[in-house]
Amino acid sequence: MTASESATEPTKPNNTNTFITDHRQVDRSKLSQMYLHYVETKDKYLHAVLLYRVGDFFECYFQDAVILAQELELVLTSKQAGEQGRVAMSGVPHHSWERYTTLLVEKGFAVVICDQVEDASEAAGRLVRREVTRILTPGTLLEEGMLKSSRNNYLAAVVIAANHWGLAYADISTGEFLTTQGSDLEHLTQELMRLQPSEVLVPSNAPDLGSLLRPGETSPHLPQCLPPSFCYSLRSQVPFSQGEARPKLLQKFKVRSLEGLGCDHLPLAVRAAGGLLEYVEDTQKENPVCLQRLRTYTTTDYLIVDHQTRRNLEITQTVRDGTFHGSLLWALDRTSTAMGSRALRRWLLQPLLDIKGIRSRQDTIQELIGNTPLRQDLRQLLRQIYDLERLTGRAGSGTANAKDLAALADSLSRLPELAHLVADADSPFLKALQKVPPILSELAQKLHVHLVESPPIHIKEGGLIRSGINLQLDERKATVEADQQWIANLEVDERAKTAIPNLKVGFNKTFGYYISISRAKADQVPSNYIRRQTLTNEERYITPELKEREARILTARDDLNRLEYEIFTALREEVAQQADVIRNLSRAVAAADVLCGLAELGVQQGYCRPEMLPGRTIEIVDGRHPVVEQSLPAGFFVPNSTQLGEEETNHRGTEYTEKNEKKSVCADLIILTGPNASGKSCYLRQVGLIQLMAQTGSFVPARFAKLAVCDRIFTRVGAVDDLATGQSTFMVEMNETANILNHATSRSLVLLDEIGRGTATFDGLSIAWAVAEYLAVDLRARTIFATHYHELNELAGMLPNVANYQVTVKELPDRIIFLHQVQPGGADKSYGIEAGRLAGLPGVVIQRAKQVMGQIEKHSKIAVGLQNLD
Ligand SMILES: Nc1ncnc2c1ncn2[C@@H]1O[C@H](COP(=O)(O)OP(=O)(O)OP(=O)(O)O)[C@@H](O)[C@H]1O
Repeated sequence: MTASESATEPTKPNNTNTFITDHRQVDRSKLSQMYLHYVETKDKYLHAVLLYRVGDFFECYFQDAVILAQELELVLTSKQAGEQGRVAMSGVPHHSWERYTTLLVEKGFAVVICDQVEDASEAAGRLVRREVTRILTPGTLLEEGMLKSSRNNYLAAVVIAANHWGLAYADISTGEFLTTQGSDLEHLTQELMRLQPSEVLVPSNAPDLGSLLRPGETSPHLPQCLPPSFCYSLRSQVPFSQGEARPKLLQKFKVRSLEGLGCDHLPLAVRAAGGLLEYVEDTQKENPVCLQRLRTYTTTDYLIVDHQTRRNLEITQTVRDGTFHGSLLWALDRTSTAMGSRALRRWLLQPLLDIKGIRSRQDTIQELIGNTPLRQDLRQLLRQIYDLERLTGRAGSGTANAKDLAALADSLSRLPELAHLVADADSPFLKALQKVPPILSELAQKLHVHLVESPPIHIKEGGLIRSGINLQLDERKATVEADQQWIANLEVDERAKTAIPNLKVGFNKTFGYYISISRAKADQVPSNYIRRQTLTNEERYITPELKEREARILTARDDLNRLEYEIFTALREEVAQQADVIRNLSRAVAAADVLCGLAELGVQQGYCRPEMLPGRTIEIVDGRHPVVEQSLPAGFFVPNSTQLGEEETNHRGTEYTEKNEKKSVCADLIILTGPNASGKSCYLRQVGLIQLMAQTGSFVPARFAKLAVCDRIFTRVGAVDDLATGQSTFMVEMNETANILNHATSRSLVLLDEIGRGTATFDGLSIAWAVAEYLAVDLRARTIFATHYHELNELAGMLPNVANYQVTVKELPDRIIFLHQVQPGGADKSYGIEAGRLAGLPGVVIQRAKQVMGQIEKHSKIAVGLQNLD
């Protein structure tokens, strides 16, 4: 930094008329050297906020200064930029850049860090060398303070060609990197909704490439199937082309063909992954990108839970206020590590179809439930393991500090203990922990031997490495210590020599070491003292010998710090080289943690192991809602059973016409009636959640459960107006219903909570009837249909695979008591008027309502036959 660079005189704040706020308007020939470099850098990053290091600050100029000041509520001031005059300026202290950058990124800005890459002293009067060292965007964060420990931070890339699509995603903080391809754009939308990426890359031929569209911002260059709730980066098409993407992946993963990565035959998946990789490399600049080997997956390998269902079943957040508290994840998470917590979230959002996979998770839970000491010891030990995935990520990308490596070493040294603990275990996920590659123990040992007990955060200021590690380092330390001791003794010696009792030796950044004497004693100062500074009460001196020592100390300390830094970065590099080994084991630790947490939960809450089967059976005895149960005092939740879906044998054709066969056939469709607030919605969701938990591998809240694996779970629950897309309540409801009827199969589970209430009663009832009939007869999807249309109970008399259930209440003369018990049979009343009375509707209105109801009941007798079967 030169003297002119640091001239920061605040002018009238917020008066943007007095200074320039657009870097494109300046006459560049009139700019001083540093500002010229700034605007040239800014030209390359028009769509990001450029933070430019000047001494102890990161400064922003022109339009970025205005953004910084506005968004972070900082003072907008100005600075002289050569002959050009004053330009807008705002800045933040360099040591707090992470905090301010986090806020900007959270608000949807990309931030470019242009740092000083040499010391001001090295520049010796010329302009300090500065380079862009990092580009931070919502999807490319690594810093601990910018990430949420319990969830992944995904960067996604999509490539769309007609109706086909490729999707790649990565969490660069954990190294996870996956790609897939599909042929229905609806599935792409669903995958993005599952992943909730922080940023999505879209190749485009838009003129403003590089721009970051913040959530809700639209662009004609954004394909319509992409949900508006994400941040999108419009990128050049080039890195997403087959010609660029394929070699990029081959080179990155050092393979000759993409066959080993599983995506050789998936050109769109390859293009998305290649484009994503290029972006990550571009944004990380000098930091190497530490991604795991690319994995290819297929969306059809997992239970399909669309966004609507995920929302309705409140898997990761509640519908009412979007909070984590009250969600399924909240109720199930008993993990001990951040890695486990993230893995549980991923598992719940992507349940399995493969029975073998489900059973091996169940086996592990079962073993841990059966062995309490093992479970407790495991949980205890897991709590001592830090976020190995992210620590390794930071080591790999060269951003880890010494504290990170110390935490990593501590965690690595727990792994052999973990292996010892599970040495006799039989279940697959515990066996995976039994072998720790010796290289990891050696690495932990090395880190412990090299790093001091509790190292500082800064890695360039020494104090990181223990003595006895490096001869050169020890020699320099000894020199510095001897000289420091000499200075420490100086005070005592000089006091004795001069007989000035209050003589002190001090240090400041400007003058270095000095001898301070009160002014009253100035006449007693020896002749070899050279005066340097006069203050009100004291005089400050130096001596040639003191300066000589000081020069030696400073040089030796610089050397010392540099040497320590070199040893540290070599250690970090060693960790980076083992990144894959560490991460493989971290994944196993995370999975074991999830299962150990689920075992603990199973014990606490009395869950059972569901028997998982092929076919269509859903049999739950005394099932409970996993979240509501935990929100009520123990024993208050009323368990309810469910029996749905029969094997596919002998169930077509004649049964429908032979009325006496009805009783022997297990229902595919349950019509569920009951008064308001009796527990219909709760029951419906309980069945969906139990099925989803079972396919995640978890035990379930029930006394007994036998569950066939579902291909999809659909829900349709009381809609609200979708103002964003201008759809009415009824249209949202119809769209959702249409989606279900068009996609459900006999292996799906469909949960309908009211249909047809958003329109005229008879229209609504007619639609509800037709939908129920279609589900039971044409699709034979296992369905629970909660409704206040009691007329639908008549379907059970016509179709053998339809059954009526009701949630019961006890009627007392003056009130009703909710029993929350689901029993066979249809409810004959809704008690809606009773609910109105309880809510305080005026007595006359209640009276009149009863009269009107009596009239309607007398006149509207419904008589419907079955479509093809009457
Ligand atoms: N099995 C149960 N045991 C104990 N409490 C329950 C049970 N089921 C539901 N509840 C309680 O009853 C409340 C109302 O339940 P729910 O919302 O499911 O009623 P509903 O029948 O769907 O009402 P509406 O028809 O008005 O939508 C829930 O908030 C819950 O606290």
